Amino acid sequence: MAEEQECSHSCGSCGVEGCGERTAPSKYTTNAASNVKHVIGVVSGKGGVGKSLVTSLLASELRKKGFNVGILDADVTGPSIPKTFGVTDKLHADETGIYPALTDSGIKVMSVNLMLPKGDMPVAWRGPVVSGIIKQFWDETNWGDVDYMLIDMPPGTSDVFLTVFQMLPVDGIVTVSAPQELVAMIVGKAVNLAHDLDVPVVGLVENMAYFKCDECGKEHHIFGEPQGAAVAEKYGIPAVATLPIDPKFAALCDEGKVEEYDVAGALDDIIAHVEAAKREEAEEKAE
Ligand SMILES: Nc1ncnc2c1ncn2[C@@H]1O[C@H](COP(=O)(O)OP(=O)(O)OP(=O)(O)O)[C@@H](O)[C@H]1O
Repeated sequence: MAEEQECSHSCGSCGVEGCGERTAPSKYTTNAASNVKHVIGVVSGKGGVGKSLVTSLLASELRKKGFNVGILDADVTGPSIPKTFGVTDKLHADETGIYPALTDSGIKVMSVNLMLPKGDMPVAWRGPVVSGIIKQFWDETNWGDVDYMLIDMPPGTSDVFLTVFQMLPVDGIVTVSAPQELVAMIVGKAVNLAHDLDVPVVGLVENMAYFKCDECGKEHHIFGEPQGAAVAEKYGIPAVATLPIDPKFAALCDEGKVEEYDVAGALDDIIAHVEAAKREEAEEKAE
């Protein structure tokens, strides 16, 4: 047991002889009221690059296409999803499980912030407690039918990252970066860890890639030249998207109206890859 707890299950970087022959812990399962078809983790190596914004925008775009969408806010100590969607209702439960909150367009949301008496209450919990919360969000929630479950990960590659990727059936990753070299390097760490954990990276979103001037219409690269395409090529990521620095993002997130933002097709390529992966998975299961 002790050995099992100490193991990172990141076999590519472990180096302990014979370790990989040990049995990995079995994944958490959802309850009888839930049918979750495809799970995407949204990750960033570094905080504040717009991971929660990208989770919210991807969820909104998938919902606009008519899918049932859920968001599991695994950023337990820094949850921001309820605020970006303006969801304030407290959670309730019955014998079938805890019901997720619903956004205006019907996206299902589970987040620690929906359980706290006040939104500004700090959450300073140790890793095992946080992992327990994520388990509860997964297997004690009445998710109903969900075509796409997006998991908003905490930044970095902490033990929560390992819990999610080892214990939940994550089908793919969308990674978020901003155009600084350091961030690109940190994205590389997250991507390599994902490869070690055998989860494909389906897309890279380069956020804050440029600012379009209202007056001259020119695109300015405030944080340096975009590197998304180069980073994606280096790590074999099939789809890349760029999002501008847009004060409207911050304003709509603050107002809880992120669903109203029109990404003007910027995420279409990534969404097409996510949909294709889900189709392939369904075909494999049917065989
Ligand atoms: N492209 C953008 N243009 C303008 N503001 C943005 C953009 N992307 C993110 N922001 C703003 O930056 C702040 C941080 O974004 P967000 O919470 O999505 O980052 P994060 O990576 O999830 O952060 P954390 O690591 O704390 O979870 C938010 O206020 C958001 O509205």
